[in-house]
Amino acid sequence: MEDPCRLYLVTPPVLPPGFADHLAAALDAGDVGCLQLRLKDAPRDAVQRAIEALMPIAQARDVAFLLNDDAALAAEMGCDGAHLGQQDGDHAGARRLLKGRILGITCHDNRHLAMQAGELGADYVAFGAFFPTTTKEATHRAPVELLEWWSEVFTVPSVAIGGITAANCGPLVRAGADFIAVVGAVWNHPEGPAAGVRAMNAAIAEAADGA
Ligand SMILES: Cc1ncc(COP(=O)(O)OP(=O)(O)O)c(N)n1
Ligand SMILES: Cc1nc(C(=O)O)sc1CCOP(=O)(O)O
Ligand SMILES: [Mg+2]
Repeated sequence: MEDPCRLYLVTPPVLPPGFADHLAAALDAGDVGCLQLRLKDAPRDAVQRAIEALMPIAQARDVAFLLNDDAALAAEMGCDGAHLGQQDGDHAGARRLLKGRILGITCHDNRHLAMQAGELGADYVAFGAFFPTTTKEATHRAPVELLEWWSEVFTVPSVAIGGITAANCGPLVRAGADFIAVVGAVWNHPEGPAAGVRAMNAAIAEAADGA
């Protein structure tokens, strides 16, 4: 049997007060495979403090803790890995630095970038944005067929990201995404992040049942 599709949680770009408690509640609400700390534009010491505060919360719950953008800091701080975009430095160097840890690489909507990432030993390839998102200015739009093609041809796991909610994730799960990555669907859920995790888990499970 194939591994089930799982939720991949990305932090808000700026952490609100009391975020550690919200994170614990979210992770206690259901299944989360991975947490990515994504603090855009925060100074290095603020990112270090956030890692120290949040990584134990994730790791205590067996949730892999990845750092966005900075493979060297991820290795130095003992994170479980890093997520790098196409502009985030030397991927091959990062692969060496993160030996035994997780390396994920953004591939937008591009088959060639994904095959390159797979060849250099990425642990997952990320495709997106699948839907309009207000979390960041996404300049690429990925089609669902990309996930189908990738999962039929390659064994490296895929992550789908960008504007994904409980209401629209079904086709991505059925197309073979291994992880569904979200920011807003959890952190902006009207009933709070725990409800957001529950809603995403239920939608992923329902789609997987119908796959
Ligand atoms: C899981 C996941 N996929 C894609 C991205 C985007 O990475 P990148 O293109 O480097 O953009 P920023 O996140 O750095 O703005 C991601 N972070 N996580
Ligand atoms: C961080 C990120 N990367 C994207 C990409 O397309 O590579 S879209 C995105 C934002 C995801 O946030 P939300 O779930 O709120 O849409
Ligand atoms: Mg980046």
